[in-house]
Amino acid sequence: MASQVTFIGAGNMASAIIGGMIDSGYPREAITATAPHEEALTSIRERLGIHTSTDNATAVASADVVVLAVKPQIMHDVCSAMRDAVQARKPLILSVAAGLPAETLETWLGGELAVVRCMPNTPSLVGAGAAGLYANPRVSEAQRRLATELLEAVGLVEWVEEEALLEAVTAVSGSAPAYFFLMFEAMEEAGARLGLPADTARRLAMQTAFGAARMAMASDKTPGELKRNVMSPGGTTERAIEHLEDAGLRDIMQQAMTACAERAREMAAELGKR
Ligand SMILES: NC(=O)C1=CN([C@@H]2O[C@H](COP(=O)(O)OP(=O)(O)OC[C@H]3O[C@@H](n4cnc5c(N)ncnc54)[C@H](OP(=O)(O)O)[C@@H]3O)[C@@H](O)[C@H]2O)C=CC1
Ligand SMILES: O=C(O)[C@@H]1CCC=N1
Repeated sequence: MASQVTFIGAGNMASAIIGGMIDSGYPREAITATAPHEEALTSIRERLGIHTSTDNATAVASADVVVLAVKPQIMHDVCSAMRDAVQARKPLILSVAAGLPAETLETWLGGELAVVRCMPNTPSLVGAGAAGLYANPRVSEAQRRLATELLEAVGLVEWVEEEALLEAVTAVSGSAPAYFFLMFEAMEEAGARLGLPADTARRLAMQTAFGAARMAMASDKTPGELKRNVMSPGGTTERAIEHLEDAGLRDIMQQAMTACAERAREMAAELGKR
């Protein structure tokens, strides 16, 4: 029988994962989602055909997995209020909340719990996410497989063996959709200055990013080799790449991603203080 999965929170992240689970054949009757107001739940219940509840403690009472999908700022209060119900059942805790350390969540929920912490990203909303997962030592192999199954429903899953590496995951994939969106903005602006209608430039830039990602994922060649294949000697691409290299693009990425990982570390310290 399928594991009973209760989502605490029924917003963007929870709906994305639930939608992906259902699309990949997970039984709807084994899924419950909670939120404070019935109105929001009615729509998700009608759309996805899952169970819903406004009572977190009751919803976790029969859960094998509890997915924490509320905002990090309210997590302390949410965890404290369902602590007894969680301790009575000791389900696997799977948190998608940015920044909150596994040990902090375990403590807020009363201790001695198997906790998987996940750093997802927004393309999960269209089934093309990338997530880094960390398991605390209490997580069993079967629970790891289950967490993998749930997150693979919305994209790629990569496990890290040290929790601190989730800060690097934040820099490489959690925050990274925004780097590409910035690149789209810049390419649209540059394309428009070169005379294209802005929306034409935008569509061309996005399709090219999509194609480049698909091609790189399907190819045995390294990104460097694929890049060189586009660069005819003395041609247009070579000129553009020279500009990007001379302007220090690699250094800029290094600095931006280091700053991102440092901020993830600071946020973990701030959020874990309560
Ligand atoms: N959005 C994203 O792409 C990403 C999100 N995350 C993480 O995912 C988590 C959820 O984010 P996201 O889905 O975007 O947020 P949303 O605001 O979309 O969803 C939060 C959900 O929690 C519900 N909620 C609020 N209070 C309670 C409560 N006391 N008990 C149960 N449910 C409650 C909200 O209900 P209501 O709306 O009625 O208040 C809402 O359904 C966050 O911790 C975030 O850090 C991580 C990476 C990317
Ligand atoms: O910007 C943030 O803090 C969150 C974490 C990863 C993506 N968004």
